[in-house]
Amino acid sequence: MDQLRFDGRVAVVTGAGGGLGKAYALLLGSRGAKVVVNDLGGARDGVGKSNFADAVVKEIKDKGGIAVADYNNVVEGEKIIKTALDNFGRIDILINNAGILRDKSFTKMSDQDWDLIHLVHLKGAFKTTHAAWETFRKQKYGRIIMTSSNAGIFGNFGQANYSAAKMGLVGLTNTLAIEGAKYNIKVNTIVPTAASRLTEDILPPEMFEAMKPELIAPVVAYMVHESFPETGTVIDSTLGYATKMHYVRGPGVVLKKKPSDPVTIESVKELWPEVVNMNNAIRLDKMAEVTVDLVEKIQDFEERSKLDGNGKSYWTSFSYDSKDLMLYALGIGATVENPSDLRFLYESHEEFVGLPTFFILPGMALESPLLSESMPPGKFADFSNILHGEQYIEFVGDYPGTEGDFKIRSYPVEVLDKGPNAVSIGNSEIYQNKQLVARTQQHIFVLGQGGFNGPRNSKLAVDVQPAPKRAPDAVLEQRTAEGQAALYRLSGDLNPLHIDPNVATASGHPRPILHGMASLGFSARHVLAKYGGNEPNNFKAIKARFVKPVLPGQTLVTEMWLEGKRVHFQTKVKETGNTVIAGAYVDLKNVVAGDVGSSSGSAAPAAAPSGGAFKSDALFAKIQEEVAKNKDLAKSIGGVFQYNISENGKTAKSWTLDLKTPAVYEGVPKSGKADTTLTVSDDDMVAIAAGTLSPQVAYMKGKLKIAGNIMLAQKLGPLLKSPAKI
Ligand SMILES: CCCCCCC[C@@H](O)CC(=O)SCCNC(=O)CCNC(=O)[C@H](O)C(C)(C)COP(=O)(O)OP(=O)(O)OC[C@H]1O[C@@H](n2cnc3c(N)ncnc32)[C@H](O)[C@@H]1OP(=O)(O)O
Repeated sequence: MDQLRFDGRVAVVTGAGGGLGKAYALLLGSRGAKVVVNDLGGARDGVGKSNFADAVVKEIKDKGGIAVADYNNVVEGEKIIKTALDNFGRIDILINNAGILRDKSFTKMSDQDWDLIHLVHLKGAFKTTHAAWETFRKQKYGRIIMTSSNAGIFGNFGQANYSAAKMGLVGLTNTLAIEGAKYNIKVNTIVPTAASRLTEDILPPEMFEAMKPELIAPVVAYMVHESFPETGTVIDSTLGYATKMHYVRGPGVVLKKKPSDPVTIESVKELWPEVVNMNNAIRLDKMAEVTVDLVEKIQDFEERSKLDGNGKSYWTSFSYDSKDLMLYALGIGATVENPSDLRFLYESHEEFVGLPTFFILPGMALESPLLSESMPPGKFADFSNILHGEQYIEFVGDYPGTEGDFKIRSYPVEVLDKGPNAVSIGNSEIYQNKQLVARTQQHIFVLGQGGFNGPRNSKLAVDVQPAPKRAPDAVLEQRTAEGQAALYRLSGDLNPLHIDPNVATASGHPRPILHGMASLGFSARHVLAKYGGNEPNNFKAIKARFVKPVLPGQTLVTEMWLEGKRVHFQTKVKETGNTVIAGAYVDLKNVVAGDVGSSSGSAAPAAAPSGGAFKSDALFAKIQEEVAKNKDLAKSIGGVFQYNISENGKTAKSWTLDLKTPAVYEGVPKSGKADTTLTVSDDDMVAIAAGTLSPQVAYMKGKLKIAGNIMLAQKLGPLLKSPAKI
């Protein structure tokens, strides 16, 4: 990088007889600036006289620079600026650095202590800046530094006068930055901590040694260079380190429950935790932004209140991004071993998307007091006595994207009295940009909290639906991992029941149990892969009841029945034969049947596809179709492939795919010497064509025999990614 220079610029540095000011003056002088070295010449409390400024001027001149000493008090700032104009004919840079201390505990602080500090720091900076301002405006150029202090920003015992003055300088910077903007006057604040005459008695010796003003000088010099882009910025620097500081504003809260309510001391007290909640705090740069933010919040509040009616709602926020979607997908058994899961696990996948059951999470209102407050008098619900009983979600608007912010309204529906136990039903509405995205309903089974003479059933509950009384149309199974609950909980449900052996045994389980939502996620994936074309946008709604706990490591078997666009399902644990999810269904927008579905990783092999044997000819037609859809990729693969499809151990069909020959896109090439020959069973070829079995995995498992170029064979996988409709 070219050296940053100040040739032709005139700089005034106040308090430049020593410490920081001296370091600034020397550095600017060595880079071509003509420097006015101002110093009243005094000890830390400003008392006494010296000729420090002369010594600094001499040092600059000795190194070939240009400088002049000035002994005026900053309170007469115009005289200092005059020194610059008289000697050099202009002024470009003003560094307000001069300062003194009058430390006293507040009890002992006199008017004089207060006034003197304000006079030197605040009035002094005002006077010098005011005197230079007109010149800066006229020449449309100016660089100003105010010097603040951590004592002001954080407070410091014994420095009430100094802290107040130093924060005053931040306010001065903020306003001058606005007023100077159109004249190219940039006003910024440095918060330095340096070894100087001001700090030498205060700091431990070793810190004092290391805190060289020379380490801060380059930061300030850059901040007054013509290339410095910012204005109104506060920079904290010490020990060769620098960082920006700014204020942030929490989300805040309207201090009442309904628009018609008064704001009372009590409502303020009740809502105080939200007043001081700094989660999701943001930085607002301008006063206008604060006003807009405020108006939006109040309008939001009024709109929400209309939605709330007379009900008791809790509003929560939920933000997610691609990482949350991928973590969730892993939590419900998606795996890289299954190529069709890749779109749920890889943010750069061209069809990357979130799984539908992920969007139940915002509606679970885990942070709200919804559940506990819904309980009848004398009854309670917390992590010690609840089980997830039932879950429902229905998508209303556009399918949510791969990142977003939701606002969620959750409200209690009813608490059912089931004899010894209670069931608390809660609804949530999930909004994005004020549009309703989804509705959820959850039933929480509360152990031992029934018997309050409440209703046994609710008309407002979304009911489970019995499965048809016939053998399932399709079955998919997948083993959950031993660490499934430990992984799933990272998506937000930290209930210790799923991780802590002591909590689990205290609740009567042999070990931590799987989240109901995790089991549901597995089965929802199976349904989606089997009948929904693995396309979340096809998903309209899901309802399920958790009827028995699942232990991590057990194998989930999803039995499915297709009835129109509804897929009834129930889930069993293979090892015990127990039904764990019952009365469940998924409503699809479109049924994409014939897919072999999802099963991989630690999962058992995919169940045989329903609908009888596949016709090799139809399969081949499908492959041709996929190749045709992906001409560019096919061309980039190149190679001649021969397929041998075997049925009952015998080659039933074989053909050649010549990806070098464009003719392949139009029809089957009649000849061609294969450089790669694939031998695969009919079923596995279907799985490859459907994208649920990668050629690589098939090869490793010995299901796909390859003679010739394995790389070419592997590359064929993406061509066949869409589900086979055979
Ligand atoms: C805001 C914070 C939210 C946080 C939520 C999520 C927190 C999570 O961390 C918690 C979890 O994920 S827990 C894991 C998943 N859930 C489970 O494992 C529960 C499995 N189910 C069971 O064990 C039993 O069904 C059991 C024990 C629930 C009921 O069994 P029984 O007592 O034998 O019930 P039964 O005699 O068959 O029926 C009695 C009445 O209750 C109704 N009912 C049964 N199961 C229900 C269920 N799962 N949900 C809702 N209602 C249910 C029955 O219909 C019956 O009522 P009625 O007599 O009126 O027909």
